[in-house]
Amino acid sequence: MKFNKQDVLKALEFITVPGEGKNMVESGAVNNVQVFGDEVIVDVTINNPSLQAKKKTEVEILKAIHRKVYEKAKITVNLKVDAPAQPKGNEIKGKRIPGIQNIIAVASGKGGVGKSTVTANLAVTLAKMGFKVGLLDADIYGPSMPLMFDVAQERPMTIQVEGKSKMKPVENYGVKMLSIGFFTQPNQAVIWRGPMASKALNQMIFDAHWGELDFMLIDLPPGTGDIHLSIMQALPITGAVVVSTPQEVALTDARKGVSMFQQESINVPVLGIIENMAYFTPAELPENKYYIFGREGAKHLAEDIDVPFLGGIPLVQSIRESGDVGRPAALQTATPVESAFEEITKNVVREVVRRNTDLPPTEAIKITTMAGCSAVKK
Ligand SMILES: Nc1ncnc2c1ncn2[C@@H]1O[C@H](COP(=O)(O)OP(=O)(O)OP(=O)(O)O)[C@@H](O)[C@H]1O
Repeated sequence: MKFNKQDVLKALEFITVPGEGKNMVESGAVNNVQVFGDEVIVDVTINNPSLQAKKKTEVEILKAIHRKVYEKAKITVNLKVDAPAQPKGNEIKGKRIPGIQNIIAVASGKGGVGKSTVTANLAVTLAKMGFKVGLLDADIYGPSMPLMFDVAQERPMTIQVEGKSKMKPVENYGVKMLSIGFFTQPNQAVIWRGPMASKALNQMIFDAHWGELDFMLIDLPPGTGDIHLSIMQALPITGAVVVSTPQEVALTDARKGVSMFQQESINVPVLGIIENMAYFTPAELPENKYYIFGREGAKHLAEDIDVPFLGGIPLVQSIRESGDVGRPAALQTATPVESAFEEITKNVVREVVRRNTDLPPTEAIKITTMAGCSAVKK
């Protein structure tokens, strides 16, 4: 079988580079291709230093050449990693909150994809697993946690801790909670809520008595705005989880959400992506799955940008109903919804453990240049 360098390059054009939307040849990742008879040598450089990314690249190159050029070609892949240098100079040590082991930010690019619902259910599932859990509702546009936890009428009390006045989080279903909703009026304009939110957030973080927590979950507002920066400046976030529905408009925004965390000047590890409203199954036809918002879009996005896929949650009437009556659906026992949330929660915990083993503690970010801001507005 006769083939040449051009045939190999054409085959490599079918491989996309995660996160760049370009193919491997176009992006300049392929440095050199040499062909000697049925032997092919490919020199390639990638940015991602993880073992998974290296393996994936190698396998994709072998597959592409075997499928599109010659199935018996003997291929050698010489892989070089050119990881971007770690940001320096614009980070400070985060003010660790004593007693809080892990802080997980839950974000979504687009609004209404079920970020708060997923956060509430993650929190109660973690509590059911025996973890000590706190929940900070930072969604200034629509703080929904007080309703979802049936504590809308309550207000945090002030207690004395070691001679200082501290706010005591409200507690239900084994989850300690503070919400921006406790401090703002529902009909108050968002423009006023912004500055109040930053102040209130600081108080909810540092002037509250959270006690010992294994996990603090933060329900962020949708999008990639100033409030996200305020939180990342104030807290050493362990990692971020991004929630998306499988539909194209939500995925585009989820991609922006992930890249906000991965910006050099922000650098918060992304623990993974959760696909909400993944499919609908009518109770009377339990074997049928209808992919109303598209099929596995968030899963494919996770693969494309090389972040873990944490699992899918179906579109289920009881999830909406339980949210509305203030009792998260994952509290039901022996239901498919409970199992789906258990699966996802286990994956989140696994990724937190992996992250804590592989990486140094995240430092809170001090934005000393506008780099962070332009990053967010991209
Ligand atoms: N898997 C699901 N099945 C059925 N209903 C759901 C599901 N997930 C979320 N919902 C419903 O969709 C609506 C929006 O959800 P939610 O408020 O959690 O979204 P959000 O992304 O937090 O929105 P926001 O833009 O306010 O941050 C709610 O009525 C919620 O009950």
